[in-house]
Amino acid sequence: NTITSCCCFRFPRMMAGCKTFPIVCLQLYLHTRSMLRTCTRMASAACQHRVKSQMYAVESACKSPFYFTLKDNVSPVSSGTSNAWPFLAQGGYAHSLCVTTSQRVQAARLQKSMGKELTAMVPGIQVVKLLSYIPDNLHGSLQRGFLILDSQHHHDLQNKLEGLLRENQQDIQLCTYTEEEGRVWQSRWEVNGQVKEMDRSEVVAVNGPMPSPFVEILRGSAVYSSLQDVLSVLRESAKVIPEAEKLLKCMDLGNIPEKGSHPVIVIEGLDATGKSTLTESLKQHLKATLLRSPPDSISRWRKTFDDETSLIKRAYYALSNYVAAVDIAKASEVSPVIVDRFWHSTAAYAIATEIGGNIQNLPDHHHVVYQWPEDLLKPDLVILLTVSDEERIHRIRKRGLQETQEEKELEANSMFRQKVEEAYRRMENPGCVVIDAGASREAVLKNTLSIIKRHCDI
Ligand SMILES: Nc1ncnc2c1ncn2[C@@H]1O[C@H](COP(=O)(O)OP(=O)(O)OP(=O)(O)O)[C@@H](O)[C@H]1O
Ligand SMILES: Nc1ccn([C@H]2C[C@H](O)[C@@H](COP(=O)(O)O)O2)c(=O)n1
Repeated sequence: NTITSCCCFRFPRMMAGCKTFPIVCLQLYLHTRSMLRTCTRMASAACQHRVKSQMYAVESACKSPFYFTLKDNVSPVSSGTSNAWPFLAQGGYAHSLCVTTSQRVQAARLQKSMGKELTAMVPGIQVVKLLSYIPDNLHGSLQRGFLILDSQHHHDLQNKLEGLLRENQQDIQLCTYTEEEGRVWQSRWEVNGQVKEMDRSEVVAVNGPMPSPFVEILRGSAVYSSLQDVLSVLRESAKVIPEAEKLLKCMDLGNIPEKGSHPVIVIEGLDATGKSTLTESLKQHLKATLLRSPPDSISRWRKTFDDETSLIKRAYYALSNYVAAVDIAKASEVSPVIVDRFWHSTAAYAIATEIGGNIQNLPDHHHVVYQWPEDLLKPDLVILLTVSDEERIHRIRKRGLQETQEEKELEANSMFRQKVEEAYRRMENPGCVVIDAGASREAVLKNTLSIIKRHCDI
């Protein structure tokens, strides 16, 4: 407050007529913002220490997550709690369903199939992602699941959820939330012959931590930081997915491939930004080898992994970069190499898919998920192609997709696309050189060639 009021009242008076006033103000504003962020983090950390037991984080479509805990867990002195429960505002019920099994591949697959089943269970309900965890031991205690919002209180929903609990009683936990005179109660159900209410606790909304648990769990569940992490997930998956076994056999687990003397240039961007067009032209102009990730040798299993849960799907794409790196290393001994998508695609799409809501929920700049894995061949230059949404729509239409279906897709995914592009821009070491690819093919090529000449020995 002191800093803000200083900025608002004292500075204008002191600096009136001074030419550097806007710059001073901007610096002060940025400094204030960073201090406020630090304060919020400290306050959140303090809040976390007060809540020692089960916490729940609910993903929100546009804002940061909503957090709640059992009232008994919150010390009487703690501030930041509230009975306000946005989901039960118009009456109705809410339910939470969490996967309790600790085996990560099995848990991830069960969560995916439950998500599908819940969404189709009763028309009109809303299903949002939920995490249940103990703040002091996030990774050890994490359970993923859903909050099911039933504002119209459908009679058959509770029965269907109980059916789901009966079928998966060892692997899931079901709770129901109701509001009575301004207080919200959680009932926990268990199968004991019949489905019975085991206990009932009051729940309260609390402040959440910064960064959110959705950000904290990205690494290891969707963004991988080493080949070993990827292999470990694929080996576990091989027990239930035969293609994972075949994929593992394609990976040469020898030494990390070393880049040759010629430059390696990666072209990245959202779909229809012109990557294929540009990479083909660069291939001709630079007499380069053109490669892509996933490479042809493993692309036949792509569909299988695309249909899998994030943990497994992203492991496939992460591995595809390590497989492509072997070809890139060899090719760069004889010519420049152009790569159509590589690690930045894998990380940016994974982050944007896993983080709900808007861009503000993305991990902060310099977060570990934006760093290049140490054991993956590093390109000399990464170029990110960007075009406006209108131009992208135009190009996709011209490419021949169904207009209405495509338009719907595009509208629904506007936030997602913004998040992918912002995640690309935050990648580090190497970061992306951004090119406006809205210009003509010739202009984009010319611009790219001049950037390549500036960055690479060509
Ligand atoms: N600079 C440009 N100006 C106008 N049209 C372009 C330009 N570059 C590419 N296009 C056209 O836009 C469409 C998409 O281009 P392209 O297939 O190269 O994109 P992409 O990024 O490789 O897409 P995807 O990732 O979906 O494979 C194609 O029809 C292509 O001919
Ligand atoms: N190295 C790569 C390449 C692709 N992906 C993922 C990211 C998107 O989900 C999808 C886009 O591919 P396209 O439709 O352009 O063929 O594939 C990745 O994660 N890593």
